[in-house]
Formats: sequence, structure tokens, C-alpha cells
Amino acid sequence: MTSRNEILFERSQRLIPGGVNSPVRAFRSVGGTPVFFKRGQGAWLWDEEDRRYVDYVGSWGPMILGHAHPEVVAAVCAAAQEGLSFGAPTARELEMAECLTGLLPGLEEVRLVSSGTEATMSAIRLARGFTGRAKIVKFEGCYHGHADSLLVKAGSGALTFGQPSSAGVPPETAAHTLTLPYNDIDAVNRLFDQMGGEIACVIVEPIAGNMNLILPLPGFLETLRERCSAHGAVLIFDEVMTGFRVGLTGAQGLFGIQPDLTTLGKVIGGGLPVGAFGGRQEIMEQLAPNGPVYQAGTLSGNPVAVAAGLATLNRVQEPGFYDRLADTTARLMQGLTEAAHRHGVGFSAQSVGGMFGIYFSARPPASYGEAVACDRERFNRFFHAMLDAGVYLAPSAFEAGFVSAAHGEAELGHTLEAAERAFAALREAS
Ligand SMILES: N[C@H](C=O)CCC(=O)O
Repeated sequence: MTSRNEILFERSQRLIPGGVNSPVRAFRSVGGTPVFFKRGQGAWLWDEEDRRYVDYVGSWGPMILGHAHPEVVAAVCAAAQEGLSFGAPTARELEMAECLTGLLPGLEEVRLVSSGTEATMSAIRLARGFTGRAKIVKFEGCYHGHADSLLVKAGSGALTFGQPSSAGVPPETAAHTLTLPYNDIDAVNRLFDQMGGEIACVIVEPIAGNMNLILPLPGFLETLRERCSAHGAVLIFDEVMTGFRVGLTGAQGLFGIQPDLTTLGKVIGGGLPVGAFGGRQEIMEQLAPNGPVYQAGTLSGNPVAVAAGLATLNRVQEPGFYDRLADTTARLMQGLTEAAHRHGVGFSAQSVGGMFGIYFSARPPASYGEAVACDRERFNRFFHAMLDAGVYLAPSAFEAGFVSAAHGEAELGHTLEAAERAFAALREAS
């Protein structure tokens, strides 16, 4: 019998390219029909057939408090009653700016936008305007949204579909984007030695979460900081994913390295569309209307979205919030690893705060090449076994997973029972 998911997907494909509004949702990499969700509550999602799933996607990161958190919903409802958008300054967006600059070490000034892509795109333009240089440096497998100059050897959906560099990006644009292997300190040094004076900026995910989860090796971020400072290039930490996900001060606080600019998104919108970029005052003051670098947005700082973000940021500042989140996530990783090893399946896992990576490899990858070398076939079979058992993981081997504050013992228990059976099935199949 055709399921409601299949019917909806079939209809969607006639009207929406690939049936989805963002490629990685299409299940192309894992196969099968994407799940259509109709409701979320806490750590759980319900599909159109009323099946429920423990959710480890969390809308790709924003849902750090879980779905439909009562304080966030109340803040959104109250804000909506007062008007949906004014296209003018509000006290609420000032409150958001005070909150972000107060918490993140690298932020002296900040501007709100509506998505992570807008944040990175704007930060790149600002870095170019500030330095008067054109070249930008990014790392293979890092994903910074879908702006032209950043869709070069990108991660996330682009990597999932084997097309890390998109059609439609003019070669002249891509020529200004230089890509280096993540964690390759020698390559960074060589590039700066050769052309440090031409580099406007280096943009990096300080913890790479768009080619699964890859941690920076000791010295990598420090080298970026040191070489950018020495050559007058702007160091941009893309913390769209890691901001308020790995801790209250972001990856920059965790590693004690201050970027010149930071990009944010996901958690700061609490599930509604908010992005931000900010950093050193001297650089931010180059933005219009004060400076010559133009950047704008009709819905930037939208009052309803900012209300959702503020309610979320208020909650994550509670003492012990990130300790509890990190502990839950680490226990999940430990449980999965032990279950895999009980069944003789080559598997490893790691987490930072509420963000995790699971790998069908003996140890966590440290580079794009190692991430691509993990056993994708096994991941896909594991993904479907977990989905059938009511656990929703990211439908791609190249995406990090997310735990929320709503995940507790019941959810971990459900997940680990499902994993025990999934790993047993993997062993039998091999
Ligand atoms: N990894 C991406 C964002 O961070 C996944 C979201 C998407 O592409 O739809």
C-alpha cells in the first residue's frame, strides 16, 4: 500500500524541484522516501502517518530546547500579537545585540540578517571591503551556505550529492576562492607565504559540522589566527552551527581564539529565520550606512523571529545548561559506540556540547578525505534501521547530529535499544 509520505512526496516532486525546499532533505544519499513531519514536541517528531521519532536533526541545529518549547512558543505568540514586521529598529533587536556581544568574545558589534547564508555572504563582502582584497580562503568540505563564492568544494548537501562545487557559479567568481584541506597547517603556511598580501579573509568552521563532525587539530585554528593577523587578513569563524550549540561562548570561547568576524544563525533564531554577523568594531563600522560596504534586508531583525531567539538564548544561559547537554550527548555517543563494538561493527563517535558525529570508521575523521572514506553503505543501512525503529538521524553521512535539552533518559533508552538491533543487523549482513 502507498504510504501518505509517498503520496505527499510524489505530489511534491511535481511542483517543487526534487520534492524538497533544500536538497539534503530529499533522502537521495540514503535512499527511500523523505519523512513528512507534521508536529514536534520536545525531543520527538510525528510524521504524517502519526509515527513518532526521537529527533537528532533538530531542524539541522536550531532546536536546542527541543520542539515547541513553551517559553519560545509564548514569546513568539506575544510578539506576533504586537505586529509581525516593522522594517524599522526595535528595542528587541537591541536586546539581541546586547546579548550576543555580551556572550561571544569576538563580537564588539553585530548586525542581524535572516539566514546563515546571508551572514556568511555579508561577512565575506565586508572582509573584502575592509581589506580592499579579493581572494578568500575556505576549507574543503566546510559549508558556509549557498552564496556563489562559498559553493566551492563545499560540504553538507553539496558534498552529499557529490557536487561540492555548484554549476551556476561563474569561473571568475570561483577563481577568487582558494580552498585548502581542513586541518592542514602546512598548506595554510604555504599559501600565506606565497600570497598572504592578497588574501582578504579566511573563513572556517571552527568545528566542521558539514562533513559530519570534524574537530580542529591542535594548532590549526591558532595558525589561522596568527597568519591572518600577520598578513592583515580577516579571520572569520563561521559559528552558524557551533554558536550556542557547543557552549555559551561558541567554539571561539571553547578554544580561546578570537576571530575578527563571526557568523551566526540556527540557535539564535530558536527555530525561526535569524542570522547574524559581527566582530571587531573597526571592521563592522565599514558597513552602510556608516561605511561603504552595502548590506541590507527587509526582514532583518524581524521582531517575531528575534523574540524566539531571545527566549532560547535566555534559557541556554541557565547555570549548568551546557554541562547537562554535553553529558547527555556524550552518554549517547558512549552507548552507541559500546553497542557497535559488542556487535563487532567498526564505528566511532564524538561530541562537543550538543553536537555529535557518528562514523563507520575505526576513529573519527580529521579531514575531508577521511570523512569521505567512512563506510557510507553501512551508514545508510544503519540510518534506515534506526528510522524504522523511530529514531530520526540526519539523512546523510556528512552531517553532524544534534541533541536538545529535551532529550532525556527515555529518549536515550529508546535510541540505544534501536541501535542494538541495528548494529546486530549490520553484523549479520556482513
Ligand atoms: N548542513 C546544512 C546546514 O547547516 C543542512 C541544512 C540544509 O542544507 O538544508
